[in-house]
Amino acid sequence: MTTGAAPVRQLDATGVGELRQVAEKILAEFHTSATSPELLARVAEFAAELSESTRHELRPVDTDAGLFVLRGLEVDDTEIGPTPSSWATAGDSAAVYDIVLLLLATVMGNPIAWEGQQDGRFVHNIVPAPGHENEQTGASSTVLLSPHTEDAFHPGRAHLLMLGCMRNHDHIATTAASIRNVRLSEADIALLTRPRLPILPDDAYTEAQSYDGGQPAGVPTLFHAKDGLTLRFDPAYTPLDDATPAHRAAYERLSAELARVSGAVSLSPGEVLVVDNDLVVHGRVPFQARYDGTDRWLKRASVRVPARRTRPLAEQDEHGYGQAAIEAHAA
Ligand SMILES: O=C(O)CCC(=O)C(=O)O
Ligand SMILES: [Fe+2]
Repeated sequence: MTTGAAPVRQLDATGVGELRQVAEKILAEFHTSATSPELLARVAEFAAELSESTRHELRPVDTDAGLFVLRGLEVDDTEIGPTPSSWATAGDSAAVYDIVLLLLATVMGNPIAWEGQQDGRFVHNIVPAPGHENEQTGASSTVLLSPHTEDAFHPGRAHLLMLGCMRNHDHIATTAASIRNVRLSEADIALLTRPRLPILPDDAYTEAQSYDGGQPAGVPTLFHAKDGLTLRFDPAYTPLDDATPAHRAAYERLSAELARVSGAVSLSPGEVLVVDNDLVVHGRVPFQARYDGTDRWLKRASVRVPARRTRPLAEQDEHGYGQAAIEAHAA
């Protein structure tokens, strides 16, 4: 695993100032970052007026690394208050950054929320939570959060994932590995582009896990998009025991390659990691939670990019385990 190789994009002083100012204005009007159609309309209105230089820094991911770190936002460690003890108690903690993230997400595409996750909020709080240490979700800590595509089980999943750092005293790294850096044989690629294995809903979606829609359909792990391979990968929720030995071996070689090319990004307060969810799988290293109000704290937004052609058309027929992604802005 390598460190520090992520491409960096720097917001200028104008960009930082306007984002902060606009977010505070929206918060003053609505007194919460919980989204209503009115708040989302205001976000869209202001996002459209952000400066050309801010928009330029928010252009699509444009390297094989499949990600970038946006720098410049300021986060005052005292002002944001203590790290919430779980997403469920986070409420409007550091709400101004929920709005900043929504503005950034709206420039990059269309933010999405899930009814079944974090009360349908568009910006999630990622904090370690007591009792969840060993899960494969963002609330875990002592285990390695294995590399995964975000919301891999669902055809409405994000094209882009944004992780904004509020606090990270122990420099705990997010991991990221791009399919564009992987070396695989043609035979392995051919096997993994076949729709053989389903991806089941993860532990953040308890309702979807009890969905009874019959046998879940197999989906391809790899896909040949116009500009190269894309992937849909979540081994923790893929029933690999059902695969043929040859298929399983190819999947394991892909896992090993992703581990080989994986990088670590330790975010500092104010930095926003933007990950292309079709090119890159992300995870997190294990750590010891503090549970004293000073824990690592990220804010997460998921974004769809209209008319992107990075996935098989057959995804349109998937049931998505009864879950629906709610888009912030009308198409
Ligand atoms: O904690 C992290 O760095 C990443 C967690 C994660 O997988 C996510 O928020 O989707
Ligand atoms: Fe994730």
